[in-house]
Amino acid sequence: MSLYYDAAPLLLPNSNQAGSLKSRVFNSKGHKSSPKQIFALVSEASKWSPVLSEIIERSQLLQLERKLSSNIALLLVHDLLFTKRGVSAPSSHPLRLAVERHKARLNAELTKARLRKGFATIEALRTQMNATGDGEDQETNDGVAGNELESESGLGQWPHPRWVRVNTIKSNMDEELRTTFAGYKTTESLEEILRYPPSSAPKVVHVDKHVPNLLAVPRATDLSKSPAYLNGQIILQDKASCFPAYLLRPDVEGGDCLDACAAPGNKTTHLAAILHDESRAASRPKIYACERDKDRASSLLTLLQTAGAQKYVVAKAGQDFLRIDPGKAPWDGIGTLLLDPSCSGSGIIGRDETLSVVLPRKEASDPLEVQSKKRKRKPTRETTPNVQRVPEENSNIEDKSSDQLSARLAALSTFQLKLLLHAFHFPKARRITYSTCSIYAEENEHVVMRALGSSIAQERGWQISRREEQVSGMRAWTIRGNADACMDSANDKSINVADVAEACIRCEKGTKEGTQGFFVASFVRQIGNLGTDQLMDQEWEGFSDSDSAN
Ligand SMILES: C[S@@+](CC[C@H](N)C(=O)[O-])C[C@H]1O[C@@H](n2cnc3c(N)ncnc32)[C@H](O)[C@@H]1O
Repeated sequence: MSLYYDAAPLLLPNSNQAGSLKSRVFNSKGHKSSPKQIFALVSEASKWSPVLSEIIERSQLLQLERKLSSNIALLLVHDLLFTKRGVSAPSSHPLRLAVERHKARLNAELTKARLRKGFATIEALRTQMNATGDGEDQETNDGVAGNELESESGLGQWPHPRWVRVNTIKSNMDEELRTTFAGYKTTESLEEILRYPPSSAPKVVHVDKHVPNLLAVPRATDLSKSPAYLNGQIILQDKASCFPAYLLRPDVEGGDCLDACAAPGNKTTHLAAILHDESRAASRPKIYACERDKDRASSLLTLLQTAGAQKYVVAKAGQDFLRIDPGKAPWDGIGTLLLDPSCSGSGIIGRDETLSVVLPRKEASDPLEVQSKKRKRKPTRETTPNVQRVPEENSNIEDKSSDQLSARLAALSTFQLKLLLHAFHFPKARRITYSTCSIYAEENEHVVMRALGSSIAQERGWQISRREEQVSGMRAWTIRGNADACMDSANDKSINVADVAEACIRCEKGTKEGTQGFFVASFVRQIGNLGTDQLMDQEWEGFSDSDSAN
């Protein structure tokens, strides 16, 4: 039982203030269990905490077993449901018995939670929860640097490299390998980079195989004082975050480009670099970069300046994308749009360092569904959250109860869909990418499916850009969208769900791909079919209810 007593305090709110999970576990002298076991259990239980909390709340476990605290219950139920060995405590331990007597009910709630989320199998749900492989294809710590960790449930976690995008407006790959990375050994294997312990920064560099002008070095490599970083020749940008601009392919003939939600501007500067590489001619399309938040827009302006991208980009500080009239100049000339709206940020790697946990509440989540014969409690629910409220940027979505999380995801996806449907209105637009750094299907596949089924998509001929139509590096990327999640939100029979899932691109955090959790999909249309003039004559009249409800 000591494993659970060691792990439980690490799940409590504010425990992050004492440093990252890794440092708290591995630097503490007071634990009885092995740090590796504690770390694995806390990481896994926190990853699954939105689902586990839902299960615990709906089963009324905390009302029925008063001795259980919410953090201990989360850990015990995790092991009971998700590990082969079950709860690691003597079989007569009262807390072990307290969860085991509800095993059937907890399993039934797990099945219900899975079905509510639209997953046919627990494996599909596991993918959604950003599991990192089944452990069989990962080596154990034997004989290697020992910085990947496996839990008893067979899930593991790979460390994250430092990704570096060479900014081709100011430099190129050969020049950077010759100067900034002089003396570095080039390795074909990204895994070699990942295997170095977090504290060691040997001079090794890996050139990425998917995104041009991208390389990886060990995490501990400090480039922040290097001349190349200070001059904007290199930009520290996660691999996944480079996918949208690369996938969008802004081109010289394709009209102007609009980055709808631009700050702090990593993707805007990437778009500028791609257009810079495309043509050095004077007649280069413009990039418009909108940022609603004026404070965040100032970081956009700084990055544009540092990266030398200001000559390509017209920054619109304080511009709300939704207030743009697509039919009016200069917006009527937009041919490609990059849409990277506010999201839950649940895929961001730093969130692991400061643990995000959803703890179950003592009150039952839905008293009508939980018909306990032993104790019937009066509903103690607060009023339903206002799901229409547009979410704030950067708030930590996972510091919420499971119901709050669902409500927040619903609000986010409504907002994200609204932005995407607005993008569909631009009369000359031919390509759009939609991306989030979220792991949740609600913000990803569900938004894509609802957008494809919308009336504006059908009127304007918007379709998903199929895998075989994508740029080579994105075609080659093997982690694709979740077909169950696409099926879950399919309301238009004419859409081929399998094609859409295959077209969507996902990145998982903690895998040996070395990325953060991320999602991107691209949409295309042939505007010749309908005729640009005809489209431009159609005035945009704002959103109808059916647009956003679709
Ligand atoms: C995920 S961040 C974008 C990150 C950026 N694409 C990058 O790669 O650096 C989302 C941004 O969208 C902005 N935003 C949210 N709603 C917006 C809107 N309606 N119009 C314009 N910007 C918006 C937020 O203020 C935030 O800065």
